[in-house]
Amino acid sequence: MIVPDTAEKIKSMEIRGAGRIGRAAAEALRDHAVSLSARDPGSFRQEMERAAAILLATRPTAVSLPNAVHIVMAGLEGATSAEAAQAGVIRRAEEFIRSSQNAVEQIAKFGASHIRDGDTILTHCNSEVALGCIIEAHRQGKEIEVFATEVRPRNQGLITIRTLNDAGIKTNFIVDSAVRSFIHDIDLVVVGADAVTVNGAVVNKIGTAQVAHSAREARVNMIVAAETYKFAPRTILGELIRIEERAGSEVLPDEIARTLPHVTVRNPAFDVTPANYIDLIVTEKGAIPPQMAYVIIRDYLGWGIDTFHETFGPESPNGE
Ligand SMILES: O=C(COP(=O)(O)O)[C@H](O)[C@H](O)COP(=O)(O)O
Repeated sequence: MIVPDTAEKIKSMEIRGAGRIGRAAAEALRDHAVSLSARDPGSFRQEMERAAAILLATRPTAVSLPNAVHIVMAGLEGATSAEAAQAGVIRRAEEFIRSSQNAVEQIAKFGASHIRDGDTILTHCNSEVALGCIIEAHRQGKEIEVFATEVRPRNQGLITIRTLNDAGIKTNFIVDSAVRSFIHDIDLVVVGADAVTVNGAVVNKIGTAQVAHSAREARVNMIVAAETYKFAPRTILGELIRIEERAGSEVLPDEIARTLPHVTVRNPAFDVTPANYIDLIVTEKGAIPPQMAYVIIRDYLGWGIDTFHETFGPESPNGE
């Protein structure tokens, strides 16, 4: 039951945020592997692939999910027995979870070094790694103040302000549309990412692109905190990141929507900020200009243009 259970929690956003989604998927695959009693590697693989497909179908945008699944499923490669396949998956899952946790800590350190004493920081949505940078800067004794947005329609900003409050950081809570009004009080924007494309564009919570636009107009620097497994290998071949569109009822209650037959509610959950709006992407391997995204995909995720063609064949840019 662990896989359908985790899948449901990801779908309903009980588990949310790209990093947590990736780790939850790895844990679910590991626990599924432990529970399987397949006798041969072929049927073990089939069972694992079924489980992976259920997890992959939950939310389409956070690339941490397919990357985590790909990394864990690579544990099946070369296994000549069901036991070896099981051990491979468990080992890969545990490695992924550990390295993801280490990445969060490492990024906090690198990110904090870009935050100066006295800075006022704006953050949007609830990002574990973006908050990690801010909290680490505060822990180092830097006097900082934060503006956090509400994040309509799911109000992830509430989670953010609770975390900042618990850390004892002076925080201002604003509606999303107040960003431009306050942008001249801001020294630095720090956000997370659901996906980073090969050309350095960042996909993150809806509204991030507007924040970036205001920041650029006001000449305020913007940094993105993102583990390397948020980088999207398939964008090498031109595949676009799918932007999840969620139920209109998250924005407008059904009982009101029913009275407005000519109104359609649109509710995209993410948007795309172009690379030239972003000053730095802070990964666990170091901070890079967004234009260097391909290097992360090639050198740290192991996907070059050639490996793609070898694995999926040249005819399929979607790798399908
Ligand atoms: O956009 C969101 C969450 O969207 P949702 O709430 O719809 O999942 C976060 O900014 C990124 O996932 C990064 O988060 P993290 O740094 O925690 O991975």
